[in-house]
Amino acid sequence: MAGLTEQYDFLSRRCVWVNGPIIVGAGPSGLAVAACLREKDVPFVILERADCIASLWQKRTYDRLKLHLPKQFCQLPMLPFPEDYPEYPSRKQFIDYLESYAKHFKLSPRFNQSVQSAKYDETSELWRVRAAGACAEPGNVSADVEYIGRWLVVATGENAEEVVPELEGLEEFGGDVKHVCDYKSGEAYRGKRVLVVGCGNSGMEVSLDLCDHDASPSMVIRDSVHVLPREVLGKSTFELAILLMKWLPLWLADKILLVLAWLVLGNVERFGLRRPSAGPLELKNTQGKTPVLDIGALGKIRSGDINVVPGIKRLSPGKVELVDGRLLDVDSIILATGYRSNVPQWLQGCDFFSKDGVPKSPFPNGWKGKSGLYAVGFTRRGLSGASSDAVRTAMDIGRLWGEETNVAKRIFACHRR
Ligand SMILES: Cc1cc2nc3c(=O)[nH]c(=O)nc-3n(C[C@H](O)[C@H](O)[C@H](O)COP(=O)(O)OP(=O)(O)OC[C@H]3O[C@@H](n4cnc5c(N)ncnc54)[C@H](O)[C@@H]3O)c2cc1C
Ligand SMILES: NC(=O)C1=CN([C@@H]2O[C@H](COP(=O)(O)OP(=O)(O)OC[C@H]3O[C@@H](n4cnc5c(N)ncnc54)[C@H](OP(=O)(O)O)[C@@H]3O)[C@@H](O)[C@H]2O)C=CC1
Ligand SMILES: O=C(O)C(=O)Cc1c[nH]c2ccccc12
Repeated sequence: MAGLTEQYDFLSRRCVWVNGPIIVGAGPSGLAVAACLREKDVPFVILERADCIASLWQKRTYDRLKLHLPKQFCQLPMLPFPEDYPEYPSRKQFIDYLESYAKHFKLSPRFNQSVQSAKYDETSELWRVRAAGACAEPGNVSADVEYIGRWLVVATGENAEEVVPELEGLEEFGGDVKHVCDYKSGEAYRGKRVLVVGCGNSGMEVSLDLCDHDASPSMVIRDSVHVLPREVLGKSTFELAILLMKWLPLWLADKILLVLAWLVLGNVERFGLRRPSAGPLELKNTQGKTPVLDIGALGKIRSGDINVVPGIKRLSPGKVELVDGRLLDVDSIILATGYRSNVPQWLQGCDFFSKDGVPKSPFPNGWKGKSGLYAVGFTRRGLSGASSDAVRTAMDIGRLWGEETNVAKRIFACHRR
């Protein structure tokens, strides 16, 4: 039940009428909403710029990555993880799960379809979504395709593009510089002095991985950071946080988490890990900053294997000058400086998303816009937030779809009489 009709316009561009929602992105969010729509017999199309599902997980994450939240918070709707999966599935296990999820619900995204623009046409009350193919087709036909449909589901994620900061002197540095999305393992860095810029979950784990491969990482903490233990007395800190937030005001939940963190980790400030004045949950809610869940980097900071350094002033050939005036010799730089949404680059004429590419309405109201627009996976609540958006979105579209098909059935019945 593809629900697609293809035609060519006068510029030989392919136009595809989609009888159902157009979903942009085949990551966990796009797959989850598609699976929920499949259950309701609503046809759809999924457009994906890469040549595979879950491209963030398959192509832009490092080898040793594991989910950092327990598995029950990371599974998608209607199909749990296999029972023999560990509490924190590996990257490979998560990808296998997503592949089997797509297979189970018979989801076949259109790959190599990078959405360049999407616009609501007030006159026809339809979305026009233009996608560029990866390669031009033989003959005169343009590789661009225009998809036209009643509903648009944005599922391109909070991590669609890497953030690359402007660092003075970067061109003169001369050594190898890459974003963490291109980092696979510390193997390539054996014996090297590596500057890791950023101290989020990526910066911490990459620094740990570098230590495990006999490299010498220096990790830049330009400001402050909340590090929490991944577990407290065998219970996941994330689960504990959810429990606390259910019964207590946010500030109190934060206070309790910080006391527990202090009991498990001790005073981390003496190692250069200054805590922000706002609590970890408050910061996650207001700025989307995920606290670091420690899986071993802290031990390496304590032992001095990871050298914590302040902000960067400028780079010069083979060297970095820090804001405190120190000069370090460095062979390579890894930018663990975060990610951003790309929605502002392609979604036009709509004020539902902020300039940062996330819905302006906070959770749980950011999933539905006007004129058949939906956003799945922009809650700053990881995979569990994506699942909750997917279920709501599919319910809503399923209801509208049901109403439309009922009208069509009545017209058909009336015509036959
Ligand atoms: C290293 C890392 C580890 C993480 N670990 C966890 C974790 O343990 N637990 C957790 O809950 N969350 C985690 N997250 C958060 C992460 O956002 C989710 O795991 C999840 O990947 C979100 O799914 P998504 O489908 O919304 O976005 P994505 O996985 O980013 O998928 C979006 C898809 O859209 C495609 N796309 C983007 N732009 C376009 C376009 N213009 N046209 C067509 N296709 C497009 C992309 O190619 C991609 O395949 C992690 C994130 C990172 C970066
Ligand atoms: N499952 C897992 O184990 C993992 C999960 N993740 C998730 O992926 C998402 C992205 O994480 P991550 O890649 O760490 O990105 P984050 O956005 O969480 O962190 C970016 C870091 O880069 C720093 N930074 C940015 N620009 C500069 C600069 N110019 N100079 C110095 N520092 C800079 C930020 O500092 P500042 O705070 O001062 O802005 C911050 O410490 C998060 O949600 C995270 O939880 C990531 C890795 C592993
Ligand atoms: O891993 C991520 O990026 C997430 O967003 C998961 C997440 C949601 N809320 C949190 C609070 C603490 C640590 C991780 C998360």
